[in-house]
Amino acid sequence: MVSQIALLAGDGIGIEIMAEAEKLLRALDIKGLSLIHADCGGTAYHKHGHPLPKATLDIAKNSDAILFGAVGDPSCDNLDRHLRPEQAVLGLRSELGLFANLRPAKMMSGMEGSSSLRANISQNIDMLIVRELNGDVYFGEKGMRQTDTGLRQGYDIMSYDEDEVRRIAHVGFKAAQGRQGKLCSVDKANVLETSQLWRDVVIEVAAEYPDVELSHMYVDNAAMQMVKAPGQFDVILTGNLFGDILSDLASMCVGSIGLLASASLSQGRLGLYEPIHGSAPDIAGQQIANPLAMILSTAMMFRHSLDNEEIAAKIEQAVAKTLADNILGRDLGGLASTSEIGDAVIARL
Ligand SMILES: NC(=O)C1=CN([C@@H]2O[C@H](COP(=O)(O)OP(=O)(O)OC[C@H]3O[C@@H](n4cnc5c(N)ncnc54)[C@H](O)[C@@H]3O)[C@@H](O)[C@H]2O)C=CC1
Ligand SMILES: CC(C)CC(=O)C(=O)O
Ligand SMILES: [Mg+2]
Repeated sequence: MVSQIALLAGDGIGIEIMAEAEKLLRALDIKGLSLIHADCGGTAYHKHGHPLPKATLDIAKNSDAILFGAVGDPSCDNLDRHLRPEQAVLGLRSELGLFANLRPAKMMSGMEGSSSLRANISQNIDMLIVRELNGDVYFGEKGMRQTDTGLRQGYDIMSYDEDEVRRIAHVGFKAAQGRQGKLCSVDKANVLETSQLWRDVVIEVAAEYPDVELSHMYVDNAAMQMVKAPGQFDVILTGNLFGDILSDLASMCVGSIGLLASASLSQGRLGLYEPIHGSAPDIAGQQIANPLAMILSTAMMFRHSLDNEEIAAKIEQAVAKTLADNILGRDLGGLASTSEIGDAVIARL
């Protein structure tokens, strides 16, 4: 059987880290894997006038999985919102129904010193953030208007319906069943109606998972607890906005944003796999980006879309050995370049 993988490098360091993922896929030399490149983000806007051209969307739809680098280009920051690079990833998430975003954050052995937290606090971190990805303020009605008194006013509507909450809650509870059996639902139900519905529906769904221990936490407290005692978390279930923010926070608890991978899953087999970080314009083009989040996202692709746990584990072990051998990028206090890190992983497969 042939599996088609779409490679969407995007912008900035997306291009450099995707080169390492592609090198790894070619080194693995797996039969029946075909790779196809497509433009997206600012790169696609400059070439084709749109951040997510129809040709790219068609390639994504016709693939078994999508590897995605990152999008974002400061030269596009003043374009109309629908033409900005970020619309590429938002468009793929909504067009492909990628509603479940899994963002694991685990302390790798020997990396405690790289965490922004003291080693005794960071040593036991092993959490999975399950973030809803198709709703919330990101996809609600938004715009700019004028108030009655003539002031400019921006607005973004936050909303979830109960079906949206229910389907992501099931993903969270099932994930907890396969881990330590604990799920913490993070919301802001003390202030937001959207969150009250979220909490009510999560409690309803919990009745189907009596083996999972459910707790609830307000998002402000969750941010504090993640720094104070991150080892308490197993699965964190949360909405699009809170999950976006908390996952960047979680990344520094385990050492670097350059280490955090993600899977964005639909109801079927198709998934999009990307690091949680962006295009990092401040370091783009210098070969100093850490490609490990991209490489670990590739491992997640083998696990979730290609049903190949063996290759997923092989990649993850090679990454762990690379780190254990002290081959570190600048984000982790080392000097290895992007391609040296990619080569080191391949050498340890
Ligand atoms: N999924 C996506 O494509 C995302 C795109 N973005 C976009 O990326 C652009 C830049 O956004 P920022 O807020 O600066 O976030 P960012 O994640 O691109 O960068 C934040 C900081 O982390 C560093 N960093 C990120 N990835 C790294 C890596 N692999 N190795 C070493 N250091 C790394 C950067 O150098 C920067 O100092 C914006 O246009 C933003 O909209 C942001 C997040 C996600
Ligand atoms: C659209 C992206 C820029 C949102 C984001 O930061 C993320 O998904 O991590
Ligand atoms: Mg983000």
